[in-house]
Amino acid sequence: MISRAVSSNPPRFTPRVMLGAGLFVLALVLPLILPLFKVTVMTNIMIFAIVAIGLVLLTGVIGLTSFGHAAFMGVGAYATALISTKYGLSPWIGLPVGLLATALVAWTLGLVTLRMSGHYLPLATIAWGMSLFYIFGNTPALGGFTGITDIPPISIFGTPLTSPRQYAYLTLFFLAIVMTLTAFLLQSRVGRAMRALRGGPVVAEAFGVNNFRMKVEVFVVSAVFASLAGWLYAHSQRFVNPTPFSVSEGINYLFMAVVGGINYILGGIFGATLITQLREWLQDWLPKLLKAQGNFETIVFGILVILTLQFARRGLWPLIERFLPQDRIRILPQDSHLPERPKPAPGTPLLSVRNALKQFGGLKAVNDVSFDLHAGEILGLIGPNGAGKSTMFNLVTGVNPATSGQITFGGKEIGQADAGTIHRLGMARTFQHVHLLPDLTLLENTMMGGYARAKAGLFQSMLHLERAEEAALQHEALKQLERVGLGDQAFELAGNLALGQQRILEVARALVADPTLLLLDEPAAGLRYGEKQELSALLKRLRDEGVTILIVEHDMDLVMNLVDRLVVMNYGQKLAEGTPAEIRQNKDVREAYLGVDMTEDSAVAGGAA
Ligand SMILES: Nc1ncnc2c1ncn2[C@@H]1O[C@H](COP(=O)(O)OP(=O)(O)OP(=O)(O)O)[C@@H](O)[C@H]1O
Repeated sequence: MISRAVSSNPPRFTPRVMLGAGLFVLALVLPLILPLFKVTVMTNIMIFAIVAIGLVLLTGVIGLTSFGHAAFMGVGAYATALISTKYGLSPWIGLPVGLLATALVAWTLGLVTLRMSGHYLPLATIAWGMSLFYIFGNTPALGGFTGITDIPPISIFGTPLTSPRQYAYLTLFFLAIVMTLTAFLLQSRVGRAMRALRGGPVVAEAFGVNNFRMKVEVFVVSAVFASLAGWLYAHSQRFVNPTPFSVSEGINYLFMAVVGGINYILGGIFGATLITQLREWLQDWLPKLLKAQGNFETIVFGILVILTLQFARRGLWPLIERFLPQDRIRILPQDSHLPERPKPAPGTPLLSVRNALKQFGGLKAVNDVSFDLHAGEILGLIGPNGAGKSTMFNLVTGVNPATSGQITFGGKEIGQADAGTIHRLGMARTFQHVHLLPDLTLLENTMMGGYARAKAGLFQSMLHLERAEEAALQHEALKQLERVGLGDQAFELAGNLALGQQRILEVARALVADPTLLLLDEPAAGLRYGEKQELSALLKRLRDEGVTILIVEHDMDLVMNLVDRLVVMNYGQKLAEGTPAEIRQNKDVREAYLGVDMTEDSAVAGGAA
């Protein structure tokens, strides 16, 4: 992954930084020493790598597949070709015009297609790729399928870059910019949210991420990268026609990113190098070997992709990456603090559920349920399997809207509000099935909880202008990790933790949101006895610190020893409500929990499960 581990105050010149610097110096030297033909190949590789890095962001990081990015490259290429030939303007005017035109096209297409999920989006990308290809080919002003010729070279300070060696440096300059912007983005609050998005829409939204908006923004950025590549391509070739911007070329860029390593910036570059170089060799050697003419390299590419997906699912770069020394996280000096939420006084009504109903077709999963929760208390929601607890949890957290009834939180009606809005009002949650980013450190995972407390957007993040906020997030996350007892593992990867610690990490992540209400969805599910003890100790500590909690849990022992009050559900309805002592004595509850030990010193793991 693009992720890092592992030290709080690493030296500035880490082995990885030195390696990066070495590669950069090599890239600076190569255009001087390679033969001209090879320099042109190198330039092409760098241009293709810019497109592939855009796909790393779009496909690798947020999980949206696009076959149509060559078409965005075409928009950039045709825009500058038109402006510099027809209107005689400088390519430096063609660049912003092309980028802007592409952003506009991508934004419009994104608004229409990015709500689609599953296979609809990839199909839509093929459709727009084909449409743009035929628009290029059938527009007389763009020269039809013959294209536009005599595109002028790019000039810098009046010097036209006509030599391939000069052009290689210009391309390297832009590739370095794209790499830097992408790396900054991925290390930011927005980058973490992008990765959370890949884990499913529920998780990102639970922390206040506007999933759709984020998808559109990343889509536009990746399209703009492709457009920049198109600008470089047009002025390097000095002519454009529709062929390099077809869907099959779009698939080729996806090949590069997938084979190289779809989650890695360097994977994009590696893939672009490998595929381009391989194509050169295969085009030379295959006709000689097979003693026939044809596009045999396409068949070899097909086989290569299948083999890569079979044996190196994450692409080839991770196989190399394994041997590289890990990057390290730098803890930034803290100048400011995140804004804090005013907390309601203990006993203030916080959450009120009135006659909540949730119907799935004919099934009333939650049927006319009412209860209240006050600031400072811990309320347990229990019930046998299928009682409707998760559905109730989903109504309160905004995962599902209520069919009818009223749910108010902090005096605001939230029965129809989305999860992000409810989170911003002060609710933070954990998940029944742990949702962490295993390739990121505990620190980075915990920082995700503060997404809604910070403001920096995509562009600020790409330019690294969010450092003050990022520092405040880091320090808040470290504080909450200490609070839950994971402080000394802050720089470990979350994927290395046992389940019990992962659940505790989710609690820390939720606490970073500075919630007025913490919701725990079956936090003890799947934990071993010792892990449950640890979790129970933590929750008791939080209770003593005055944290307001709503907990859905099966484990009777944990619940009975933790909560102030209980709401018991059965068959979608509220069966009983009261203190643990009252609930233990309740005849209806005892019947519903037939066979479960509800005595005070019970240590039932899995309770009614
Ligand atoms: N999206 C859905 N569509 C249709 N039926 C659903 C849906 N979600 C839940 N149900 C049904 O609603 C009822 C209550 O389910 P729910 O998951 O809320 O119960 P639960 O008390 O959380 O159970 P468990 O303890 O097993 O998690 C069940 O009969 C379930 O099958």
